[in-house]
Amino acid sequence: MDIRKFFRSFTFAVAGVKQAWREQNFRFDIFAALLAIFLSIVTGLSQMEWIVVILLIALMLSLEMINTAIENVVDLASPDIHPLARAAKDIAAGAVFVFACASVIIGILIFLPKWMNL
Ligand SMILES: Nc1ncnc2c1ncn2[C@@H]1O[C@H](COP(=O)(O)OP(=O)(O)OP(=O)(O)O)[C@@H](O)[C@H]1O
Repeated sequence: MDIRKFFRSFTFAVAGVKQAWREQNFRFDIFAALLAIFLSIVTGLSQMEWIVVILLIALMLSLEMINTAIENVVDLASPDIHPLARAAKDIAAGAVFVFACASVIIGILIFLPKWMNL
């Protein structure tokens, strides 16, 4: 295994996360993730619930970054207005929306019963 190549890929990946930080939506997701972690600590979750929360956060952030990557590629490939460019961007945004809705529902299923029992 080429360690130097592996390290270079790692640096590119970190640069990608820094690039995503410039997007307002990504910063909002980070804020929401920190809030979810704070609520998880305060509420007291089981190991399995923590695994679910961490998975949801990681998937949400990853999906947001993929959405941004798709937006950038679409802007590069189609700087002019095009129905396919619109469809690509709207579908990518729709994927983020679907996952965000599912995350909220799962969050409610985890937290609400615990808060009701307080
Ligand atoms: N080249 C294009 N052709 C047709 N419609 C487009 C094009 N670019 C953007 N759109 C439409 O405008 C919407 C917003 O696009 P935009 O690139 O501004 O993304 P955004 O959701 O505002 O993300 P961000 O603010 O992170 O850049 C898209 O979802 C799409 O419907």
